Order: sequence, then C-alpha cells, then structure tokens
Amino acid sequence: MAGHLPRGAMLVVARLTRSWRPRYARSPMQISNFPVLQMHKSQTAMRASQKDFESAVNQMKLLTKDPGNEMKLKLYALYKQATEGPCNMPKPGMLDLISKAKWDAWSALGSLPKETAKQNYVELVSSLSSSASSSQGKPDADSKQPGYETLVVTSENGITKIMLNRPTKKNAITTQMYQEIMLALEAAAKDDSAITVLTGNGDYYCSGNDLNNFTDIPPGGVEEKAKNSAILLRDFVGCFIDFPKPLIAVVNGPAVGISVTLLGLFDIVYASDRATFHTPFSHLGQSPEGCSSYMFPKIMGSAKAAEMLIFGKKLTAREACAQGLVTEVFPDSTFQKEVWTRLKAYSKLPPNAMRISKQLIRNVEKEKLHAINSEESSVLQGRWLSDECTNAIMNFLSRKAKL
Ligand SMILES: CCCC/C=C/CC(=O)SCCNC(=O)CCNC(=O)[C@H](O)C(C)(C)COP(=O)(O)OP(=O)(O)OC[C@H]1O[C@@H](n2cnc3c(N)ncnc32)[C@H](O)[C@@H]1OP(=O)(O)O
Repeated sequence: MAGHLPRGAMLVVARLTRSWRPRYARSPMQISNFPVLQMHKSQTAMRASQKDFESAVNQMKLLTKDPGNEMKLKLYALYKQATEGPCNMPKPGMLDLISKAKWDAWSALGSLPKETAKQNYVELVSSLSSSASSSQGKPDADSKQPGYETLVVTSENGITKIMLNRPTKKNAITTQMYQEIMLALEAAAKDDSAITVLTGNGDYYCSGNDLNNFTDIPPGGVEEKAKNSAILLRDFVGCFIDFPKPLIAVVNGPAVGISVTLLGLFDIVYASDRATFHTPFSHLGQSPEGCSSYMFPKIMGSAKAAEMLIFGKKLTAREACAQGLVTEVFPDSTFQKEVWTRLKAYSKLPPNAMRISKQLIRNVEKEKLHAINSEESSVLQGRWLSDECTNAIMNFLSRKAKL
C-alpha cells in the first residue's frame, strides 16, 4: 500500500503508528486497492454476527505486533463503514495528512453495505490473528504445507501445528476436515517434528461436528449415511489413539462436542481462560464418542463425567483444569506467547525419549481404547437414525436452538 499513499501521508501515518493501539487506523485509496475487499465482494453468502464483529474488535486490542499502516487504514475504514455506514464527513484539509488519509480510506469504501464491511473486518482480523500466532514461536509462511483446504498445517522448529481453519463456522468439522485431519496426523507421525499441536483459528477452538454433515445423504439413504459416519468416526478417533508422538491441544477458545471428548486422548491440553468445554450429546439425541465414555470417568471421576457427558454441563477452563481435563490455563492476553514459549522448549527435548515415554503410557490400554471407540461409534450409528437426533439437528439447522 505504500505505493497508494501520498508520501507525506505515509510519513505522518508512520508517526501515528508509534502511539498506535487499535483506535483503528485511518485512510485513502480506492476499493480496487484492497484485494481483500474485492475477494469478499463475491462472498456475499457469508455473514458475520454482531458477536463475531465485537469479538474481532476485542481481538485487535490484544494484537501485540503492529500490523503496519496499510492494514491499519483498511481496518479503520472497515470499522467506520461497519459502525457508521458510508463516509459523509467533510474532506479534511490538504495539510491535515492523517485525517485526510483516514477520510480517503473510508470514502474509498463507497456504499459498501455495513454487513459486508463487518464480515470483511472479521475476516481481516482473523487473518491477522492467525499470522500473529504463527509468528509466536510458530512456523513462518514458507513452512505451510500445501494440499489442505480446511486446515493450516505448518512444521518448524520441531513442532508440527495443525490448525483448524474455518473461523467463520467456529471451526466446525466437516467430512472433508475429518479426512484432512487424519492425513495431517498421519504425516505428522512420520515427519521429523518432536511434538504435534492441534489448535483453532479465530475465536473458537472448535464447535464440534459440523451438523450440516448430516444433510448430505447418499443414494443408500440415511442408513448408509449413519454407517459411513460411524466408520469415519471410528477411523478418525483411531488416529488419535494410535498417534505415536506427544500430542498437544492448544485450546484457544470455546470447544464443543467431539473437540472436547478427544482431549482425553491428548498428552497435554493448554487452554486460554476464554475457553469453555461442553458436550451437548443428550441435547442432540446423541451419545459420547472419542473414548470419552471411558476416559472422562477415568480423568475426572464418574460423577463429574456424568454431568458433562449426560447432562451437557459446560465447564470453564478453570473448572476443566480442576477436573484434570486441562493441563494448565493461561490468561487469554498472553496465551499464545506463553504456550508457544513452553512448547518450543519441549520440542527441544530428545524426540525418541518423548516418543518412547508416550508409547509406554498409551500402550497399556491401546486395545481397550480401540474397543471402546468401536462400541461408541456403533452406538452413535443407531443414535443418528433416531427421532431425537433428527429433530435436534433439524432444530439447529433451522436456527431454533443454540447448544
Ligand atoms: C462423523 C463424525 C461425527 C462425530 C460426532 C460428533 C458429535 C459432536 O461434535 S456434537 C456437537 C456438535 N456441535 C454443536 O452442536 C454446536 C452447534 N453450534 C452452536 O451451538 C453455535 O453455533 C455455537 C454455540 C458453537 C456458536 O454460537 P454463536 O452464536 O457464537 O455463533 P453462530 O452464529 O451460531 O455460528 C457462526 C456460524 O458457524 C456455524 N456453526 C457453528 N457451529 C456449527 C456446527 N457445529 N455445525 C454447523 N455449523 C456450525 C453457524 O451455523 C453459523 O453459520 P452461519 O454464519 O452460516 O449462520
């Protein structure tokens, strides 16, 4: 963008940058200068809720790295457009370079609808947050592995990071995403990294199974769908049971359903204090998976496990830590920095020793876990055909229920 700003404005905006905190940058140029906006012009089907927008605004306040003048001006313009609509302020004088830069950026959005500006703002912040967390002890852009559509997989400094990447859908897991996670785990098991991390992009860790998965019915009908889903589930959970290296969950925000139950199969679970944990299986007419019917009572005792798995009780991060499901909770403001510093140190430990220790711990009950996984998958196959389950999913899809 340096090329699109008058030289004088760049200098003054650079000055403004020194005291920058997300008061929302400010400035010039046409919409054609914003590739990100052009991209989203075609994505009118997507929308950001007011909550997403507010959470993106808050996320900006936590950003520690200055995103640069160009980005700040884009964010300023989108923020103003989203909250006030098209710019109808008088144009500042030529000498008031900062105000003029801001005015130009806002005006360049023309009559872009408020909702679209909100969506673009959310997406832009999300891309910033993910690149900020990537730079915090995580791999750079060059280490990003190609071939994944629903994940960002990177490998650097002995750490392979698998990031769920559907932030606008709260990282709900689609059928394709299950497949890609399995592929990524299979590759990570064989690569030269010492540890593997699973995390989420955006404000959620993961909202569990994508309930739209149930709408894609094959020619064999719902029975075939339930059968295929049970096989997919069994294979998916099986990858976590068999994963040979230390596996760490970096739970950056709320977690729901299968993303919670799987945590019992991780070696370490670090959570932001913004994270929550819940498994609304009964609400959905479903039953536990991820070996949680065995691991949760083992981890937290049967009474606490029943409250979560049968009654869908939502735990805060601190409660989940007190129950032993979470290893440690960090303040959200320092979460990424503290966790990645810790993981970087762990990744330097001798990898073979870590792998052997993990296998000693896991091998004692690997067979049992596979048997439990098969049983849970087969019980779920029946549940998915029940009226209770069908009605709950229809309710969600028709927006009657939030879980
Ligand atoms: C084949 C293997 C099967 C394994 C089975 C696993 C069992 C489970 O995982 S059970 C748990 C399933 N998950 C849920 O029931 C969560 C459903 N989602 C919600 O209750 C809410 O969306 C939320 C509490 C997670 C977030 O609410 P919030 O108001 O903040 O945001 P929304 O506007 O609802 O969400 C934004 C966007 O994302 C879509 N979305 C979120 N979660 C899911 C999901 N699990 N499935 C499908 N879509 C999801 C939501 O519909 C919104 O989409 P639109 O912007 O297009 O409206």
